[in-house]
Amino acid sequence: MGTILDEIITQKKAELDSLPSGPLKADREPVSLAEMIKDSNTMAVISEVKRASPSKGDINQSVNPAEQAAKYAGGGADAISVLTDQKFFSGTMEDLGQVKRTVDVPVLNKDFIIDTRQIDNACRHGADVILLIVAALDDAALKALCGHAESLGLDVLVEVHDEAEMERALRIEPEIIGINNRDLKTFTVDIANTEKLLGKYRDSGPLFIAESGIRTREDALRMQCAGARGLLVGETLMTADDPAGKIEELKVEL
Ligand SMILES: O=P(O)(O)OC[C@@H](O)[C@@H](O)c1c[nH]c2ccccc12
Repeated sequence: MGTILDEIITQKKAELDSLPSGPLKADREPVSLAEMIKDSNTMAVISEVKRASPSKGDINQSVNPAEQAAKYAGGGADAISVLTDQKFFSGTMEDLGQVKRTVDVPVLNKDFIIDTRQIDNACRHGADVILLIVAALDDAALKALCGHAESLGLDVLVEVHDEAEMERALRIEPEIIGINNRDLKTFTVDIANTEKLLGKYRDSGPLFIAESGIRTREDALRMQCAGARGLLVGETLMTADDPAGKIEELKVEL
């Protein structure tokens, strides 16, 4: 039986040939997420625009990405993540472009990247940071895609879920590693996953971001105690009555 990740990757492969090509905006200067995290004396809250997901179905289909991003920035979001996968998450690359035109903080293109053409397209739409999911890539592809993004001046968030993936990620010496608390195979979410992995790896070099399942200040404090320097928060902010207030609640001091 194929997993949802296999299904998404198959779809991504089918879309590759129809990706637009054209010049990369050579004059633009991407904003660095790593620098932002290093300079901050609070947990960095990377706030996500996500309309729907395979695990939750519809989350907030009617959202206006630019308005939502402006609310996030107003609450002190350190970066905005925009889910651009269309088929499974109801996002678009235009969402990313709109958000980039609205905020000054780094913008992360959250998608399932398996090819350099997707990175070029992210760059064209104004991404400052891309996501590379270790579970979706072999070692050679992970290294090559990371190098390609860096050659364009983009930061890379390398996502892992377990120890084997952490070992593979550390071999390419990334600046930022995201630990996903959601198992992409079973959709189980448990923030103890970050605590478990950072129990072993917190001093291994990279800046660590705890991803998924963060709801309360207590969760944020747990992640901070574990050694995370930031949080990636989607659903909690997409369904909050006051997203800016929620971000303030989650931005605990380091
Ligand atoms: O909505 P949550 O539980 O706060 O999760 C946000 C983010 O971590 C999640 O959207 C995510 C983490 N890694 C991903 C990879 C692909 C798509 C989505 C994701």
